[in-house]
Amino acid sequence: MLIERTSGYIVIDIHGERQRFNVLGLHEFDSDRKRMSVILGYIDNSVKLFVKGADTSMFSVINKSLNTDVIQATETHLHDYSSIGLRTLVIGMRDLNPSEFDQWHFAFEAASTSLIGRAALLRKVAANVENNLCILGATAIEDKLQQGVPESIQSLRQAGIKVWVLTGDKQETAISIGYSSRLLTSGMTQFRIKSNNRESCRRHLQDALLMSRKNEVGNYFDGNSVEVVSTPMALIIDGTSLVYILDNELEEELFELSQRCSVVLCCRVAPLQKAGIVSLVKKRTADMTLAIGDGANDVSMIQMADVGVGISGQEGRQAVMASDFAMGQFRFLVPLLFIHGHWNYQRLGYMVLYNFYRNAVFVLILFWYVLFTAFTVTTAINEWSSVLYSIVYTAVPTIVVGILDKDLSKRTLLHNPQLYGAGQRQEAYNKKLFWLMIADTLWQSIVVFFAPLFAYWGSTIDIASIGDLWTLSVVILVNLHLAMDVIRWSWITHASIWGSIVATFICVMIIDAIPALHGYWAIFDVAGTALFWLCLIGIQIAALLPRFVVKFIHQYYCPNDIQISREVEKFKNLRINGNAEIEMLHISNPQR
Ligand SMILES: Nc1ncnc2c1ncn2[C@@H]1O[C@H](COP(=O)(O)OP(=O)(O)OP(=O)(O)O)[C@@H](O)[C@H]1O
Ligand SMILES: [Mg+2]
Repeated sequence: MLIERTSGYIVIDIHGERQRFNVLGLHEFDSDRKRMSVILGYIDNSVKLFVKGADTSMFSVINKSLNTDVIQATETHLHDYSSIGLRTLVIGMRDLNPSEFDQWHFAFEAASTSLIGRAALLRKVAANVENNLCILGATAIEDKLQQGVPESIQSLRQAGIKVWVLTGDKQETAISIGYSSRLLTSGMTQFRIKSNNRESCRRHLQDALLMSRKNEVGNYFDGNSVEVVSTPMALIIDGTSLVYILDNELEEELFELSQRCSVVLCCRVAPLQKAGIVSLVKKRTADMTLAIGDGANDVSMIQMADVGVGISGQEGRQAVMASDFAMGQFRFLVPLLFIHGHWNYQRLGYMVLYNFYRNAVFVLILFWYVLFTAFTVTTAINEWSSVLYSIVYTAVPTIVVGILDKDLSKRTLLHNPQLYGAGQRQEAYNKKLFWLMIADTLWQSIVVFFAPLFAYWGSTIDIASIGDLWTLSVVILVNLHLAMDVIRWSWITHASIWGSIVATFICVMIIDAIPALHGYWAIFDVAGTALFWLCLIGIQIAALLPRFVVKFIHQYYCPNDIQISREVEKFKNLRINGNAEIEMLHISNPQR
């Protein structure tokens, strides 16, 4: 029983008898060596080195000729423990005679006071002394999964996200944890690649690839469609094999195999290998990668991925400091992606389109006017209104809707992970939407410009009056356009949209009430006529009609998942127990 531990000594209670040991040296753990050691001085002046670490790393420094029966027993224990998901450590020790100790002490002092390359020197000192060990045995502890991990992984996979697990742990432990986290299921075909030489590694990989191809070719013909029936596959590979594969230009095969598998589990991987695997995926696909981890050994992977998430927990703060998003538990990844990620994507996609439209429609009106003024760039719209258009007349609703609009409620989004597929299919922003928006912008600007032009054709209206009509029409139009697309109205949205229109009227009146400016009193004169108001209303109807019709037809005849869920939400058909299943589209990326 540990009684006291300071940097200088350790006091231990051994069967009621207290003993004190001096700590003479400590070699910290690092994920490449996968072990750590401590050098203890006994009361009788003898010195012993104790080492603990991962089984693979320990068996390479253990003297196999000593205690062969203990080694064998330990190996079976290790297998048993790790098969039930326990984390194992192997412990070994060795006596250091005075000359060995002096040698070590000298090297250790020199290394730990060195100014350049201290870590590498210390590692070398550790490697020199940690050898020829006598095995003591193994320990096993339960490494509990955090709350909600299996459910989160299941949701992620339902959302079409490929989940890869990269762990420093032993293969058996990793597989057992894979089962308990519902990553692996009993119906899966598993390919295990674990070998310690190049040739067998290559053979294993190629066999697995052949098998996986065969598995996928299980096509059959049912009535009118050919369906691919294949059992889900899982690839389980260990760090050593990974090194051989990546060294041997078998990257291509590995990538193909991993693409076919729905789950990839890499065990005993070193921190840099984790980053290497992320970069492999990044390099070969257009997919976005997200890395989530909690320890210092996940830092390089978190930095390599497109999105890095750090879990702050017992393993220190390195992962959190290297990450883009930090969270307390793994399960918070689900709301981060499915709620905030979804909302953000929808808003951002819409706002990009809307802002193109908002500016283009105004500039196009100015442009049409140029065609009627012999290409002199005079403008009918008052200079003040041109300036205020972007910063007062239409700015606030853009910001408010861009921040506050929510297409679906949190509950619906969490309940149907498939809704996340909208982003993977690029539904909110794509080429088709862009060109549709451009066509719509053209139409709207033509209506705004030409309707008053023809309405007042042959009359004696002046530039300033018709300019005011254009200004007011376009501002009302872009705000109504936005209002048509707002999904969740709040008082802030109402205030900003309708307030902007009112503010525009007030601004135009103020500008026209300043005698020094060109077009003095224009709005007050023109607004007294019925034609003015008729134009203003007619423009809105004509300009928004095509958009309204297309939107209606699309939502009525070929609605997407989001629109269907919104309808379900609106009519409250969604039971809390989730009886109302919505049939969702398959998640696939149209770009590939
Ligand atoms: N403090 C330690 N002392 C000795 N050995 C350790 C220590 N920490 C970890 N190990 C051994 O080194 C191995 C690799 O550790 P590493 O931190 O790279 O990954 P991990 O913690 O096992 O897994 P994960 O990548 O899931 O965090 C562990 O599986 C364990 O056997
Ligand atoms: Mg760890």
